[in-house]
Amino acid sequence: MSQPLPAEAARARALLSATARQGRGRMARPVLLGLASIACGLAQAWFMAHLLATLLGHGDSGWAEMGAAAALALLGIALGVAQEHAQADAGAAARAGLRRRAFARLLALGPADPRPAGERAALVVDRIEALDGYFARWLPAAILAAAGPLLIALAVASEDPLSGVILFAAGAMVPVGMALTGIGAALASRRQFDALQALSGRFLDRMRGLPQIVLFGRQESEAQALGAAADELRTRTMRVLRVAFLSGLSLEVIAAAVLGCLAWRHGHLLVGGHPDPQAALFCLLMVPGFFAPLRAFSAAYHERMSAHGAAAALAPLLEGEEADEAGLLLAEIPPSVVVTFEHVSLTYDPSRGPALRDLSFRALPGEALVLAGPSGAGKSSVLRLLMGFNRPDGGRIAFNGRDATSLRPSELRRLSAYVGQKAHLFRDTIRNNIALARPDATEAEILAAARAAHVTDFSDKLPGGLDTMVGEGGYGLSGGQAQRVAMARAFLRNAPLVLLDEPTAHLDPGTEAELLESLRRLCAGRTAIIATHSSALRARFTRVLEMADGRANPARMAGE
Ligand SMILES: Nc1ncnc2c1ncn2[C@@H]1O[C@H](COP(=O)(O)OP(=O)(O)OP(=O)(O)O)[C@@H](O)[C@H]1O
Repeated sequence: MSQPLPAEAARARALLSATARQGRGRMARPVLLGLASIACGLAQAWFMAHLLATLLGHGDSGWAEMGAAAALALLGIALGVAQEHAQADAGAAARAGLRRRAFARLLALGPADPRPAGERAALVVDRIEALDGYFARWLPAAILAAAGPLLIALAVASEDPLSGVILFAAGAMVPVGMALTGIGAALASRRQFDALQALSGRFLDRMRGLPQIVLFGRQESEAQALGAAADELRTRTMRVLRVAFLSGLSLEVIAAAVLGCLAWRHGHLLVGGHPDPQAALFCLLMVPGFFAPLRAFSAAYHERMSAHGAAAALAPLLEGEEADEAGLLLAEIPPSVVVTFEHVSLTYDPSRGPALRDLSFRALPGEALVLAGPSGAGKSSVLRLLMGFNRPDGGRIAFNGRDATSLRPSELRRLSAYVGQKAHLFRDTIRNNIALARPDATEAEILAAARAAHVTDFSDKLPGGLDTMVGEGGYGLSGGQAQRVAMARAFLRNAPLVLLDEPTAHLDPGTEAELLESLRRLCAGRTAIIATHSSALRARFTRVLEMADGRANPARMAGE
C-alpha cells in the first residue's frame, strides 16, 4: 500500500475521530489520570526542593515534608499504573468495537467482496491491531503533551518568571524539532507498515494454497520470495528505528539545553547567596517532569502514522455500514415464498458490461427452477441477488410480491438456505458444523437434519459419530461427505427458499446420484432455485431456465 491520497487521508482522519468520539469516556480517563500524575509530581518536587534546601543549610523542613514527599511518590506510582491500565483499556475497547464492525461488514459483503482472503484477514487482524497505539498512547500523549508542560511552566513561572520563560521557549521549540525529523519518521513508519502487511498477506495466501505449492515443487522459490519480503521488512524497521532515534535525539538536545540554562541561572546556589534556594531547586527539579509528556508524545508519534495508514485501508470497508442497516426487518419468516424477477439487470464492473440484463422469471413454492447455461451466463449472480449480497441496478425482485430491496440484506438471507459448490467445514465437530445453520436448534433437530442429508450414513461408522472433529476445509471427509454436511445445514435451516449453486459440481456420478436423492427431499415443498451444469441434476427437475450472457432464453424455457 502506498501513502494514502488526500481523500483517503481525510476518510482515515474521520474514522479515527469518530471512533475517539464514541469512546470519549474511556479516552478521557488516561488524560485525567495523567494530569493528576503531573500535579502530584509538582507537589512532590515542591517538598523535595524544601528538603534539599534544608540539607544545603536553607530552611527548616523535617520529617513532615519527607513523609509528604514519600506519600506523593507512592501516589505518583499508583497514578502511573492506573494511567497505563486506563490507556490499555481505551485501546482495547476501540479495537474491539472496530473489529466487530469490520467483521460484521465482511460477513455482510460475503462473496460480493472482491478482496482476497489474506487481505481480509489483514484488515480485521493487523490493521485494527495497528490502531491500538493511536487510542492507547497517541491520543492521551498528544493532549498531555500540550497540557502537562503548560501546567509545569506556569508553576515554575510562579516561582521564578525567567525560568518559566525558558521552559515556555523550549516547549515551543520541541514541535519544530519534531516536525523536522517527524516527517521522515512518518514516511518510514508508513513504509514499514506496508512491508509488514505485504509479508503477512503473502504468508496467509501461500499457507492456504500450500498443497498447490508442494504439488508444483515451488517450495524453494516461495521460501525465497517470503525471505525477500521479510528482508524488506527488516530494512524498513531499521529505517524507522533510525529516524525515531533522530527524533528522540532532537528532544534530548533541547532538554539538555534547558537544564544548562537553568543551571546557569541558578548557578550561585551552591556557593551561597541565592535569594530563593527553594524556588531555584524547584525549577531545576521540574525539568525532567516538563519533558516527560513531550517524550511520551514523541514516542507515540509513529503510532499516529501507522494508525492513519491502517484507518485509510479500513475506512472504505466501514463506510458501507449504513447500507447493511438500511431496510425493513421481517416480522416472521413466511412458510412459503414466491420469487419474482422482473426485468432485472446487474453490473459489477461497468467496464465489463452487465452480468444480468432484463431477466424475468417466477419461481413458486413446491417448484424447483433450474438455471442452466454456459459459464459466465449469470447463474450465480441470480443467487447472489437473492441472498442480498448484491442489489440489482434495474428492474425488480420480489418475495411474495414485496420488493426485495425494501428488506435489509441480512433479512433476505433469513429466507433462504444455500448449498454451494464446495462446502466449507470449520475445524469443529460434524455436529457443530451442522448446527452453524441454526445455533439454537435442538439435539433432535440436528440429528434429524443429519439423517435427512444422509450424514449419519458415514458418521455412524466414525468412532466419534457426529462428535468427530473435522479439520479446516473439511480435512478428513471426502467431497461428497462434506456436501452432505452442507445439505444437513440446509435441512436444519428449514427456510422456505432453497438456493443451490452447482451442489454436485465436484462429485463422481455415483456420489452425485446419492446426493440427488437428498436434494430432491430438500427441495420438496419449498421454492428451489438451482444453478447447474449437471445434466443429471437437470434431468431430475422439469423446469429449466436457459441463460446466456446474462439473459434468459425464453425459447429454451422448458417445463412451463
Ligand atoms: N464480483 C464480481 N465482480 C465483477 N464481475 C463479476 C463478479 N462476479 C461475477 N462477475 C461476472 O459476471 C458474469 C456472470 O458471472 P456468474 O458467476 O453469475 O456466472 P455463472 O453463470 O454462475 O458462471 P459459472 O457457471 O462459471 O459459475 C461473468 O462475466 C463474471 O465474470
